[in-house]
Amino acid sequence: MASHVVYVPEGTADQDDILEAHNNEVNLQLEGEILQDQQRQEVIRKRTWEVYKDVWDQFYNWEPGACEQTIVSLAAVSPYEERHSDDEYLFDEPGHDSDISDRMDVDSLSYPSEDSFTVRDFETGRPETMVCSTFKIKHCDPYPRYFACTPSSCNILSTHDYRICRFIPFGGEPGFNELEYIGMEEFESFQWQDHWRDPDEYVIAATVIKQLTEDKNQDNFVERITYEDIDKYLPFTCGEVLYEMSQRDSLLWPGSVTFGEIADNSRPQIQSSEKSLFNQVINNMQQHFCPYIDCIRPLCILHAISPWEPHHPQPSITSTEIAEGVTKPCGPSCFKTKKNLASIYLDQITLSNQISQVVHDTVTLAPDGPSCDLSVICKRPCYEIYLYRSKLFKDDDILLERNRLIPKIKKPQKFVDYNDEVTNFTMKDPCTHKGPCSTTCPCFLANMHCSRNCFCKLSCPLRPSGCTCYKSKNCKETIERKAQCKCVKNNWECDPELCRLVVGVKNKQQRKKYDDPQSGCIHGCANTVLQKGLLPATEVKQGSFGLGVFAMQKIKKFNFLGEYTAESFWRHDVTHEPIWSYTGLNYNFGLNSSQNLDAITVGNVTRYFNHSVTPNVLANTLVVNGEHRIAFYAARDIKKGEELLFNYGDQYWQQSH
Ligand SMILES: C[S@@+](CC[C@H](N)C(=O)[O-])C[C@H]1O[C@@H](n2cnc3c(N)ncnc32)[C@H](O)[C@@H]1O
Repeated sequence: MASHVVYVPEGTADQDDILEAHNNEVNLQLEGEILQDQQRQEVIRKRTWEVYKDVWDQFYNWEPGACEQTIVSLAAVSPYEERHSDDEYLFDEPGHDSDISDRMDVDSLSYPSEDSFTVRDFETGRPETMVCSTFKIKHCDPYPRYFACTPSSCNILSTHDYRICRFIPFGGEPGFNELEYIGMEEFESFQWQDHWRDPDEYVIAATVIKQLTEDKNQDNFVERITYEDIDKYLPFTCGEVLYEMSQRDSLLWPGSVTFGEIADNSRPQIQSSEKSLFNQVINNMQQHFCPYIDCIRPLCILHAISPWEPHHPQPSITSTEIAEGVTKPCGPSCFKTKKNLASIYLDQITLSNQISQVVHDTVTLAPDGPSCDLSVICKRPCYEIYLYRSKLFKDDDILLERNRLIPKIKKPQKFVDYNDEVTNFTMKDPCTHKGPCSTTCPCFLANMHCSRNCFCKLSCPLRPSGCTCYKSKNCKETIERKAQCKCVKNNWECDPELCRLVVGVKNKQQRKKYDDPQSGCIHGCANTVLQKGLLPATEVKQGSFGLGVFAMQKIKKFNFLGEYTAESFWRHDVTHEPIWSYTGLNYNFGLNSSQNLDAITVGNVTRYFNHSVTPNVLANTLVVNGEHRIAFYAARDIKKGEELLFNYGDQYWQQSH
């Protein structure tokens, strides 16, 4: 509420009266506002419970009948139904030799051959015969119990509360001390006692959220029921429901909502002048994906930036520069072939409204995109795209913006996101302010570089300057020069935007010659392997110390072998110690000062690399796009069939044994 300043001349006799009257007025206004808020809250409280009760009733009216129907529809039709009624079987006389093979002639009736079986299509009701192939395999030992791990191509943030025991590994197994496990981990409760929720409850809650946030029948002064309102009055939180819905296929019922529908409501709707459907769809979709460029998973919880506004890119190169970059016309309608392009005015080109909207949307979404490529997306001639782009983004404006003075950062900055600073590293969200980045930027205040995920400009003073290894024209030379590369020295993976190496070899034919997918050396850059994720063939089998990883092909020195992906914990003191001492296996890996990786339940083949003091594998923690990731490389040339081994370090053995 705005405060009022009342000017009362000194020495006025009525000074006290005026002040008192003013205070009364302010108090009255305050009381009015409080009352109005209380009334609003009361309306919301009643409304939320009304809808909750209503949806609950509707769901439980529908459920018994629906379940019954499902069960009936799943029942297989017995081939004997025509010959015998249930009663006939039930009332077989005792001692009567009812030949069971009569009723269960499986081979001749339901199974046309040994290697096939019949399934009934749930939707069409038609039976279908599935043929299965039989493979004879050699004897293989199963994984020990509890050691099947969830495969993952990236780190996953552990969201569970470490004070809650989710399950007891090896529970009931002789030799495993459950009490020690529970005692050492200091759990405060068991998940199955405290936090179990019937999955139907989530379906009901999601429907309630949708109905309430879209409620058209609200009292006028209750503008819109928000997630905060719902959290306050109903026995669930919207965040929890949203998360659960994103993790499972929820039940479809007549009142049901899809995850997409409630997720749409959870994000701020972007106020955009771009009202076209194309733009709206892109905006809505964008908000569900992680803004980290190397991640872009839906509702990512590792990076957990929520909510975030989609990035609206600005042009950074002039149309003249775009033209200079195209050496070969893309076809007869390429702008490069049009000599007198300047005299073709856009207005003379006939575009229907719908098409011009598509061209507009595409050009604004990818302002620096080559016209030749955008023309394929828009299905319009290339010169039209080029002309439209030149008209929309004037070269002079782009140059002006480019030369705009960016605030100088005076304080010498010691960034903590380099590898040798890992002990000080704390993960942070990318800055998302409108910019430009200066001493008030959250990245600067956290002593960290801006990354590509921040969406700031390439000229941002907080972005690291990339390497300039582009002069190195071939793969071999590049790998040899790795030690000289500024990014490599600082344990940064090259940023394709900042490091010129990737575009160093311009000629496509030449690039192909230097590509070596196995070394991750595409277009000459050998320092983007984690981002590219190219792996040699390996297999997991019984090794020298339990399961191990073996090369299935020759691997060259320095080739990328994989990323150590696992569950990521914020606490440094994740122990799982009773499990280590029972199984003798420990998958714990310190990533930096604030994060620990533990591949005990989530990981990939790299979790099976065994230890050796004469390793053929090297591990390196790299900064990729503002976050730490662990990469494995071949320490030397590796022969086909060799086991991959790396040195865990002394600390590992002190910690685990
Ligand atoms: C990251 S796991 C490696 C995969 C493990 N062999 C498996 O079967 O899952 C690390 C564990 O493997 C075992 N291990 C690996 N290298 C070893 C070595 N050189 N000597 C003894 N045990 C080793 C230890 O039990 C260690 O805690």
